[in-house]
Amino acid sequence: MSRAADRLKAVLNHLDPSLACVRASNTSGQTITHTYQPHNLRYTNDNDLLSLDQRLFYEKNGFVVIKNLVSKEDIDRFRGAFERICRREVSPPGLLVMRDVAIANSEFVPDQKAVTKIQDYQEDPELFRYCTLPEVLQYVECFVGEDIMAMHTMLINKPPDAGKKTSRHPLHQDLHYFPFRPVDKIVCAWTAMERITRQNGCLVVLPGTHTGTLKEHDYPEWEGGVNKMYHGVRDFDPDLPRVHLEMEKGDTVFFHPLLIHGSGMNQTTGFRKAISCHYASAHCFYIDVKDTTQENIEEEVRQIAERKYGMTDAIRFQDTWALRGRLVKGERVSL
Ligand SMILES: CCCCCCCCCCCCCCCCC(=O)SCCNC(=O)CCNC(=O)[C@H](O)C(C)(C)COP(=O)(O)OP(=O)(O)OC[C@H]1O[C@@H](n2cnc3c(N)ncnc32)[C@H](O)[C@@H]1OP(=O)(O)O
Ligand SMILES: Nc1ncnc2c1ncn2[C@@H]1O[C@H](COP(=O)(O)OP(=O)(O)OP(=O)(O)O)[C@@H](O)[C@H]1O
Ligand SMILES: O=C(O)CCC(=O)C(=O)O
Ligand SMILES: [Fe+2]
Ligand SMILES: [Mg+2]
Repeated sequence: MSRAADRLKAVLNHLDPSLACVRASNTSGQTITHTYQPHNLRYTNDNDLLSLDQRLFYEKNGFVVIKNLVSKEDIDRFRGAFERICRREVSPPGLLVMRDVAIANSEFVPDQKAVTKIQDYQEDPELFRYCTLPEVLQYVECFVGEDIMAMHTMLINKPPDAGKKTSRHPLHQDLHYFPFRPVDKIVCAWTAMERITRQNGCLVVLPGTHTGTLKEHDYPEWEGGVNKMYHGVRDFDPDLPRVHLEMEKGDTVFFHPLLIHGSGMNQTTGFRKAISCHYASAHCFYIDVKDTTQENIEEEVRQIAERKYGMTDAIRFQDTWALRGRLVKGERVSL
């Protein structure tokens, strides 16, 4: 293919796939539509990294697992950075530390035993290195294109369940939390920091659900309580097949923001660790979620921002994202 065609394709790949086509007229004046995606692949870009089988798998299922992607050495460094945060030796600006709801009001223990998840680690240079690892970014580029923003960062330290099943994460779609689009230009990278099994609460996915729409989310009615902001999909077909993603240290799953997923309870005595980043194309744009199913999460984020940062109505939901987002490759365009 010519370089011009390559460039055109690169540009088209940044657009909403429904727009990623060109219209031209044939000799009899009829309009024909031709997409530049080989085999009409909608969710992945053409490059030399993903095999056709891997692309087809993602197109069909909404996720793909890459074995042994992040080195053990890097993961050990991330673990060290997490432990320093838990011991309060460092406290990166903007970091949110969440304790499990079952132990939130118990005595303070200054180590990882109290911490279920840290969020917004973008100002911690060591942890943020995860989001910039070339081996991760080269895959991210297959989904979102060349201009890449790290929009949301987390390290999840799923605690041994305290007996109330609060260590579960209900089934949800991450898009519920995101006021930006297009949806197909967002992807999550989630790396196992140790061996993760059904026993310690691996990710559970409902393959193929990424082809659906964003569903209504709310707190599930769980007897033992639910963690703050752990909304679940209100209605989903309970007969849809579930796949438990058991992974080894360093294995990384990339998944679509509409893929319904969650994680089961941790039935071991260890803290199950994973590090993740949600990436989006820098060409994405913010949307107003008023009068959509996302209004409930917008309101919760507003309350947290107010409590934590003294923010007022002048700060919009999308501003809280623009402040936290970081460019990791290419050019910052509209996010
Ligand atoms: C710049 C704005 C930033 C705003 C943050 C935006 C968050 C956006 C989320 C995007 C996620 C997108 C990706 C999809 C991922 C899906 C998810 O993972 S959703 C879950 C992510 N959400 C969170 O992590 C929630 C954020 N956490 C918090 O806001 C706080 O940790 C907290 C839960 C409010 C606790 O605050 P903290 O100051 O640490 O705690 P206390 O002062 O001790 O308690 C205050 C109050 O809250 C109760 N509480 C504590 N822990 C929990 C808990 N885990 N679940 C429920 N409730 C909790 C505690 O009992 C206190 O209540 P009280 O009535 O005042 O006594
Ligand atoms: N009653 C429920 N409502 C909504 N989501 C649930 C409910 N029970 C479990 N889940 C969620 O469904 C997902 C899969 O649960 P499932 O029970 O299949 O797996 P698990 O708990 O990891 O494994 P196992 O059942 O072998 O312990 C998890 O994300 C879990 O949080
Ligand atoms: O249990 C996990 O690590 C998954 C958490 C998750 O899906 C999320 O935070 O969006
Ligand atoms: Fe999620
Ligand atoms: Mg279960």
